[in-house]
Amino acid sequence: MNVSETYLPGLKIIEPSVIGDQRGWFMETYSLEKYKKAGIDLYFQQDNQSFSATKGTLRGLHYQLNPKAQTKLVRCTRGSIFDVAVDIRKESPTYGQWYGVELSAENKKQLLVPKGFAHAFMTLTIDTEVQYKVDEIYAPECDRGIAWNDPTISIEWPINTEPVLSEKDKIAPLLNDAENNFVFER
Ligand SMILES: Cc1cn([C@H]2C[C@H](O)[C@@H](COP(=O)(O)OP(=O)(O)O[C@H]3O[C@H](C)C(=O)[C@H](O)[C@H]3O)O2)c(=O)[nH]c1=O
Repeated sequence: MNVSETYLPGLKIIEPSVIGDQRGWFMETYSLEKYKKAGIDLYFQQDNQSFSATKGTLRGLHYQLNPKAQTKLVRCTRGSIFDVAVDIRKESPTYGQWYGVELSAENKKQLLVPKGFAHAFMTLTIDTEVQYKVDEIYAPECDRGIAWNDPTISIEWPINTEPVLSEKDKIAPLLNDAENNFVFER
């Protein structure tokens, strides 16, 4: 397993070890002990999975407010996505900065999105499935969004056509206007 840092503190890329043989391959997609040894000491409480039929579907930017802020361990198990995290920790030197990476069933990469980040992905294929672990359960009352096309964040999405969005994501506020902007209390 390989864990690498990104230019946003705490945001990591995990590449599990893949064991191939004449039948195909096997990999451990998560291990409490091995991830703890790699510095990822978390207790995940919920597994999520979403399916998006159309290429160019965009889910997010989403986050949960404290006390239900979530760390997410994201992977794509069918097709491919452009996965994005935005640092929304007000005191962070990288506040408002974004990072994007392609996660796919083929590259098997995982993105660890810490508390204090907003998260979104755009599908790059049809029939895309995303699976992710969260360390806090879903709390609708703490669920918040930021506009996917916020000009102050200026994410360079890989598909320029209008994305397929949920009604909620169509009306998400800008980072500067987001009610209760996430304040990450240590
Ligand atoms: C997140 C969540 C949602 N739901 C229900 C609420 C709605 O009735 C339905 C769809 O929810 P939503 O439109 O928020 O789903 P996505 O647009 O895929 O949002 C998710 O994808 C982006 C990329 C994220 O980072 C978040 O983890 C998450 O918000 O599932 C649940 O029952 N439990 C949950 O944990």
